[in-house]
Amino acid sequence: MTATSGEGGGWGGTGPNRAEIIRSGFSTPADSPHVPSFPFSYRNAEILTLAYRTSPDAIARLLPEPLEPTGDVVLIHIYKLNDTDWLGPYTEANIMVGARLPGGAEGAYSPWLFLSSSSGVSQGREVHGQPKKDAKVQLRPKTDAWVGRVRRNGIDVVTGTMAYKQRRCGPESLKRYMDFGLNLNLKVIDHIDGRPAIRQITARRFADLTIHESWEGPCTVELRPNVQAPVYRLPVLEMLDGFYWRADFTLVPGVILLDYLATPPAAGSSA
Ligand SMILES: CC(=O)CC(=O)O
Repeated sequence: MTATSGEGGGWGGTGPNRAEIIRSGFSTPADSPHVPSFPFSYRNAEILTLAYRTSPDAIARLLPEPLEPTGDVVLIHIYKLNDTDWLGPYTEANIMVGARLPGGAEGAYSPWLFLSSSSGVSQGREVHGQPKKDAKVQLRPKTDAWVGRVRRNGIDVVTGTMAYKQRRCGPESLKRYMDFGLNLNLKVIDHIDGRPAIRQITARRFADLTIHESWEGPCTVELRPNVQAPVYRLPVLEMLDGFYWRADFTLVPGVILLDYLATPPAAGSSA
């Protein structure tokens, strides 16, 4: 191929050669890759972050060994991503709970993410290892309130509200309930013959984060059961604050914190 994936696809007379195939960032279809390679940037992203308290047992039931919970708060980020390299405009929701590796990194673990972009779903699953599924996600001002929705299988699994721009806050307020900057995920990919290929805890951080505005206020969160989007498994015990913020950021390579297939099980582990 004369051009490589990541440069817009090639239309030359040959298929991809071995060197191109094993290069970092290669994706398929080779002449029109579905998944962007790093880095790719988001401009003018609008985010409604909803915080609520849940039961510690509910969090413990979702965390993969050996992650430990760091609190009882859930964050639901509902993103309206207005201008994204490669992916175009799309919407996304990331549900997070605080977690740490014993003696190691502390961040926010995502049991579910929902997106309107098939490239975004593929990139998240193939590269970050995020448990992404397709869904209809909306963030809109409705007169004097922000309304965020996650809809799957025709069911509004999350509905969140916050008053429209009543109280400004500084960017540090976004971390009031959890420092969610380091996103932890369980990456799971099998070989075609059924052997486990990848079993890892991964971590990533946004780069070049610029926050243009941030607002806070009480929020509401309503969850509806759906087996295909079971956010209801983190029940709302107390609604806390919401935040509306607008930012630019870039997705860059992350790190592998734990490789289950390369590391012998710790004493007391189930394996
Ligand atoms: C915009 C994103 O990249 C959202 C996320 O993965 O948290």
